[in-house]
Amino acid sequence: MRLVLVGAGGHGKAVLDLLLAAGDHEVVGVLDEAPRAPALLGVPVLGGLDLLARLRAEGVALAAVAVGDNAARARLGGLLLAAGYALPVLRHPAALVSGHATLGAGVVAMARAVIGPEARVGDLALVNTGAIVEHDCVVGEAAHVAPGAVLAGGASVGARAVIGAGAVLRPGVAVGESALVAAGAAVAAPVPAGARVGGVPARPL
Ligand SMILES: CC(=O)SCCNC(=O)CCNC(=O)[C@H](O)C(C)(C)COP(=O)(O)OP(=O)(O)OC[C@H]1O[C@@H](n2cnc3c(N)ncnc32)[C@H](O)[C@@H]1OP(=O)(O)O
Repeated sequence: MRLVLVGAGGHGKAVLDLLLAAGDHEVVGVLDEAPRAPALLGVPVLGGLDLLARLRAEGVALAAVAVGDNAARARLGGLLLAAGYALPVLRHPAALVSGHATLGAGVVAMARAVIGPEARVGDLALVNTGAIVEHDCVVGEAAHVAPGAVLAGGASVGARAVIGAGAVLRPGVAVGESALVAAGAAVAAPVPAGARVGGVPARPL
């Protein structure tokens, strides 16, 4: 089915690469309010979000939000749903997703991401390259598990939280909404909503 991609930055490039590798959708173009180039990986950058209504009227029914900032991704996802688009789950062909995991609308699982059985990943969450979301984990809406991060079994990540690259959450530990775990941290204790922690073991930054 035809799909429009929103976001022509670095994350847009990564999501477009996933779409081209998967081959499940025909990408009609990329939208961006401040495009840096006329095309992304050979796909035309058509213009800004004002084109959403026209594309929908032309029968484009699917959209993907490819913006790395969690709050912006959540906002844009709402805007796309309101404009009548559906947000498919996007799985790189080299992602390993359990048939017993639950993925919300617009979830992106990049190459080498692993999502285990009975894990639940909320709408618009991003499980980035090589990240591991083990069995029974919960990843909140529009959260980001960055490249190489590991969520051990039963850990949870609140909505819009960021788990930085290479960080590790111990089994069952909870990270609150909009919290930030720095790259390379080892999280051994719960992280309150909105907190910023880093280091081994992770402490407030
Ligand atoms: C495909 C992709 O690339 S997806 C991108 C994924 N993104 C990430 O994983 C990035 C996660 N971000 C980080 O880890 C960042 O370093 C942050 C958010 C923790 C800090 O960034 P900033 O707010 O810019 O802070 P800044 O770099 O100025 O550092 C502030 C202090 O924190 C320390 N600090 C920075 N990063 C870390 C870290 N990962 N672990 C421990 N301490 C850190 C710095 O050494 C500095 O300490 P000092 O004040 O004693 O000198």
